[in-house]
Amino acid sequence: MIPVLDWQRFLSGDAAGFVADLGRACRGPGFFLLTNHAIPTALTDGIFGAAERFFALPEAQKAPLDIRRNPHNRGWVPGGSESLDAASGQVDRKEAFNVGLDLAPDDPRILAGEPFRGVNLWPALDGFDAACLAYYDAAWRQGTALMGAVARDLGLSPAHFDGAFRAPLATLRLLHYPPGGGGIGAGAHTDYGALTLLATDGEPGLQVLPRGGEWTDVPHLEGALVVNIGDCLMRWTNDIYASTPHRVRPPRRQRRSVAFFLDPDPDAEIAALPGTGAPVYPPVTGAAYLRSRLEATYSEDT
Ligand SMILES: O=C(O)CCC(=O)C(=O)O
Ligand SMILES: [Fe+2]
Repeated sequence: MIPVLDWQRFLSGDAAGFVADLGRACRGPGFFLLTNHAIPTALTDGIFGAAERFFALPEAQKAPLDIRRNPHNRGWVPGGSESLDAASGQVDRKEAFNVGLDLAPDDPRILAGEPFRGVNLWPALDGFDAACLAYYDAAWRQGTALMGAVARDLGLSPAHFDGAFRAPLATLRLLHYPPGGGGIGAGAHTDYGALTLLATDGEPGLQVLPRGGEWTDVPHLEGALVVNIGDCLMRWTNDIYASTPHRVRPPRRQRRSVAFFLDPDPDAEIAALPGTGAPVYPPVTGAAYLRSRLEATYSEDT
């Protein structure tokens, strides 16, 4: 029920076949597994190694990085501090760490006070920042390449989205789910961005709720990415693509995952794409859209 798509098929000769399968996946379950993708195994190993070291740090070393004191959506998300499904009354048991587009402290966009533009926060761990940024760049490249395939599926020029992901509000999020216990690892939610690229360690827990269906486990395929459509791309496609609710059950053993949320540039215009019919939503910028979604997520406890 979750289709498997082979990225090499897109690159080597059968792009049209890949795009047709991609279009079906994006309109149907809104989730697919991507095999033979372009994120090198060494970078994936590196990011999981970095996550291992970060989550093992004593709380006193993580506390100064608390995301609740950061206006740019970066830093440490302590376990029990977020509730992706606030209506359920349950807080998420996951712990996380967010990295954004890496900018120098004197970057004009930071100096101008542009929304979400800020420096990344780093723990005192050798090589941690390099592992995060190398993975970030590779995931960004894979994500924008997928947007080229999305453009083809929608009958647009393959370069249609190129101008919308030049300096994106994309977030890399390391995730740690402690074993056992009750409650929820991550409450039911949809993602906010265009695409999410997720690497997991094989420990089960992630489930999706397809339209008119039941909660279903997402299978693990070694080396494959779990890719899903976010709300921003659903809106951009005038609801042709599906942004599907998902959640993470508390795992039996410790579970780690690495999510890359590809949100567009702050000034990208999210307006019904050509050929998608009468607009369901008014146009909005990438920054305004992300702000509205993050405010809704965090308003419950602030
Ligand atoms: O950890 C996972 O498997 C999924 C996490 C997720 O859905 C999210 O952080 O948005
Ligand atoms: Fe998610």
